[in-house]
Order: sequence, then structure tokens, then C-alpha cells
Amino acid sequence: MKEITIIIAGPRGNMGMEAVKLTEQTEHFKLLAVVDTKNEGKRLSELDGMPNLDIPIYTDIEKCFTEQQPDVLIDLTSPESGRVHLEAAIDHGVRPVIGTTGFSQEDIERLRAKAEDKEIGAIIAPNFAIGAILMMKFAQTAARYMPDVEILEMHHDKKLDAPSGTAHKTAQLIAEVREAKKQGHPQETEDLPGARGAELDGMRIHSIRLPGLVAHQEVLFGGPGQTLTIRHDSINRASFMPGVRLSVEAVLTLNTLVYGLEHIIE
Ligand SMILES: NC(=O)C1=CN([C@@H]2O[C@H](COP(=O)(O)OP(=O)(O)OC[C@H]3O[C@@H](n4cnc5c(N)ncnc54)[C@H](OP(=O)(O)O)[C@@H]3O)[C@@H](O)[C@H]2O)C=CC1
Ligand SMILES: O=C(O)C1=N[C@H](C(=O)O)C[C@H](O)C1
Repeated sequence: MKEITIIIAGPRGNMGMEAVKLTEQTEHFKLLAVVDTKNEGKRLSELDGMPNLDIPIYTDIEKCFTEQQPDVLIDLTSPESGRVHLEAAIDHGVRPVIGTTGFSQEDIERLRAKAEDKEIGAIIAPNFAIGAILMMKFAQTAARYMPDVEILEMHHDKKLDAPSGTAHKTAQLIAEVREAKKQGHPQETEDLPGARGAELDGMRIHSIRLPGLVAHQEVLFGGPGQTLTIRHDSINRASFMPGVRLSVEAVLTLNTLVYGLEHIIE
């Protein structure tokens, strides 16, 4: 297989560390450098817990792309940084694979227009786990028949964004097939603000944050005399890596921005 050269942004994070391991374990992946918030000028091998790789650490993505010409950028940082990194990658002809969540629909449309203008492939994947993609697909199918639905997403308490990118994407996929309807009692009230969760197209999304959790989601459907629960659990971050690998390979074949791996795993 042809070698794919890669830069990872966010290498010290939970996901970034797994992604660094993935590049080490995948024969045709070559990690050229990383982008971190600190450690400018150091080598990756000097950081605790990192593999013995003599590659540079940059804190400035522009400098990184001036000195390095990778095929792909993997971004696992924060929405603010992810936006900047994605745009910089496209400007430099580098194909971005963005796992970072928290992008708005406006961000996605703007970034898609930019990718199309430059005729370059890009992927924003709110969830790389195959089971989570299936959960979203199954939920979209179920919503055709059971339009009353609530989404419950549960994550570790270090998570910055709420609702999760996965919950947001699930609601969007359901909204594509479900006639918009306001759920619950027409006269329901919230005696404590937020008690009914966030609302998207009449659906409710509830976000739980607890130590001990990794990434979990239930999509609950209700109909007369019955309920249906579709649940996915990521019990560790290795669950996301086959999807990261697939995305790095797939992004090379695209000439637009794809939002969601359900468009890649048909
Ligand atoms: N798509 C998917 O399947 C998954 C997506 N995610 C998403 O990935 C993102 C990261 O998650 P996670 O690894 O758990 O988070 P962590 O907080 O563990 O890691 C984020 C890392 O990004 C670094 N960082 C922030 N800004 C920059 C920047 N400008 N340049 C370089 N590095 C930067 C942080 O550095 P510092 O600590 O110094 O700020 C930190 O090391 C989140 O948005 C999360 O929602 C998570 C799991 C799965
Ligand atoms: O922050 C996380 O951990 C995760 N973030 C993604 C999201 O927001 O959906 C994917 C997964 O749920 C883990």
C-alpha cells in the first residue's frame, strides 16, 4: 500500500495518544510531526508516554505546514482549534480528518464550500466507532416508524461540549426522515430550567457527565404500549481507531467535505 504521511494535532489528549499509536501500528502510515499547545522545538520522543519517535513538535500549525507537507491532518483538539486547523490544512492542500466535535452547521457549510473551492477532500466525523455509526443508522430507520424519540448521551466529565457531536448528528439524521413534531404534553412546563433537555426539531437531547463513563448513547423511541431502545457503548478509545484509519484512507479519494462516516460506510 502507498505510504500516507500524517500530522496529528492534539497528541497528548486521550484521542490524540491513541491516534499516535495507530500511526505506529499501521504499516503504511507515517507520522511526520505533531501540533501541540506547548513543547515547541522538542521532539515527540521527549514527551512522557509517547513512542520513541524523533519527529518535531509545533505549536503553530502555519509553521508546521510551511516546513512539512503531509497528505493528511488528524485533528483531535477543541472546536476553536479544530476550525483553525481545518482551514489551514485546506489552504495548504492537506486533507483534514477532524474527530473534534462542537462544530455548528454554519461552520460545516462554510468549510464544505472552502473544500469544494479548493477541490480537496475533508472529513468531519463526530464519531469514528463503527457501532456508533450503526446506532445512528438504526435510529434513523426506527424514527420512520416511531417518531417519538429522546436521545440520552453519557460521557466522561472531562468532555467540553454538550450535547455530544454524536447526539447532535443522530438528531439531524432523525430529523431528515421524521416530520417535525413537538413531543411531550402540549402544556408541559419546566419547573427547573433545562429539565426537559435541549431541543432539536421537537426532539429532546439529554447530556450526562460522570467520571467512570467513556462515551455512551441511548436513543429511546416510544409508541402506544411499547418502547424501543438503541444503545451504543464505547468502553475505550481504541473503539474509535478503525474509523480513524478508514477516514485517513478515504479522505484521499474525496474532493469535498464529508460530515459523518455514514457517508463512507454505506
Ligand atoms: N470523533 C470521535 O469519534 C471522537 C471525538 N472526540 C472529540 O475529540 C476531541 C478531543 O477529545 P479528547 O482527546 O477526549 O480530549 P482531550 O482534552 O483529552 O485532548 C485534547 C487535546 O488537544 C489539545 N489541544 C487543544 N488545542 C490545541 C491546539 N490549538 N493545538 C494542538 N493541540 C491542542 C489539548 O492540549 P491542552 O491539554 O494543552 O489544552 C489536549 O491535549 C473532542 O472534541 C472530543 O469530543 C473524542 C472521542 C471520539
Ligand atoms: O468527547 C468524547 O469523548 C467523545 N466525543 C464525540 C462526541 O462528542 O460525540 C464522540 C464520542 O462520543 C466520544
